[in-house]
Amino acid sequence: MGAKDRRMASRLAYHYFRMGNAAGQSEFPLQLAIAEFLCSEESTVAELLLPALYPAIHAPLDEKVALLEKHTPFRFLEVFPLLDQLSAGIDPRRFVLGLFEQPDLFLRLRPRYAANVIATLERAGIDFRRVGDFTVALPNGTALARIPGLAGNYEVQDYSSQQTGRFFRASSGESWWDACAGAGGKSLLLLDSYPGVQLLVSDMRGSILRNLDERFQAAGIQSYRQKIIDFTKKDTAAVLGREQFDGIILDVPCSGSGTWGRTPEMIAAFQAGAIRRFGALQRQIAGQVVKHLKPGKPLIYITCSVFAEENEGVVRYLQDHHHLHLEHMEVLQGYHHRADSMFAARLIMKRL
Ligand SMILES: C[S@@+](CC[C@H](N)C(=O)[O-])C[C@H]1O[C@@H](n2cnc3c(N)ncnc32)[C@H](O)[C@@H]1O
Repeated sequence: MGAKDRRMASRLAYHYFRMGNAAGQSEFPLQLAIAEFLCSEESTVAELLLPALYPAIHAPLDEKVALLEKHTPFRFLEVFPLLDQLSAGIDPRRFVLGLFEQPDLFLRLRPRYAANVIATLERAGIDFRRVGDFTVALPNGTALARIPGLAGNYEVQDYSSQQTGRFFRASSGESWWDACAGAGGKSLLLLDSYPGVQLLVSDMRGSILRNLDERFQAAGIQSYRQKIIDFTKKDTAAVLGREQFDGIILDVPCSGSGTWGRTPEMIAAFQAGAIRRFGALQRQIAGQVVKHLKPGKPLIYITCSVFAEENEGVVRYLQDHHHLHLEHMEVLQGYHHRADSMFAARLIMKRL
């Protein structure tokens, strides 16, 4: 295929998956036409197979959904499985409508370079939207690497992920642990806001920690400690002894259901039993980590899931079994910002 064909095939596949389980009983070409009508503003497939509806392809999503429900086998409530398992703060209708659009690409600008990034994007004629002092949104596929003068001035980080930084509230000189650090997105957010923090990063995967090292190097961060820890294999005391931290970030492995707007193939493929398995893993990891939290200090629990069992369920477990009290928890509703949806909670270790 040529580049244009590949783009078309990719677009059809993405739109098809965005429909999740809805219209699963129809013939495949009709499913594609429904998906195209729903997710785009121009489509030869929809024009051919849904000629009566096609004039409404520019209508708001709510109207397109109503038309499809009236005239085709498409059923809105069948798009997303497990609507009954959503966290309390998720608006089910807005959330499902959000799945029909690809979220934007978000940048977090390093505070001291923000003005340079904005000026460079403007000079390069890039179409972008400012979402906050240090956040910009761009259409997906914007080729940032080709623009000179930007490297090291920003991080690619989803809007909701950036919002989790509001929960940190660290102080200079404190010692913090990012216990599921991955490639370091939350660690970089922490250190950009609180450069005086002493940081330990850990993850079960050495390979992802090498990515973290590269990102830290590009950001000019040299002073941090790193360990490989798998919370299902070892008691953390074997690696950390009795070390206690002033703050712990715990961005746990999860279903990723808040990010399915970017990976819509997951909508129909996801198995309900996985929620229970993730919940059990999250409780196990959290139970190990909090042994290293000083009394009066915060655990920042984060997921990119929209399921209650992975969110409020784990918070309740920590309150009931591990002497933590809940200061604040919030579902970060990405669908208001063309972003992912996430969950964050700030829990404080009780003083004995
Ligand atoms: C949501 S990702 C972390 C993303 C990262 N905090 C960021 O902002 O870029 C979860 C991480 O948990 C790690 N993980 C999964 N199971 C684990 C386990 N049993 N012990 C330790 N880390 C684990 C994964 O390797 C993954 O990097």
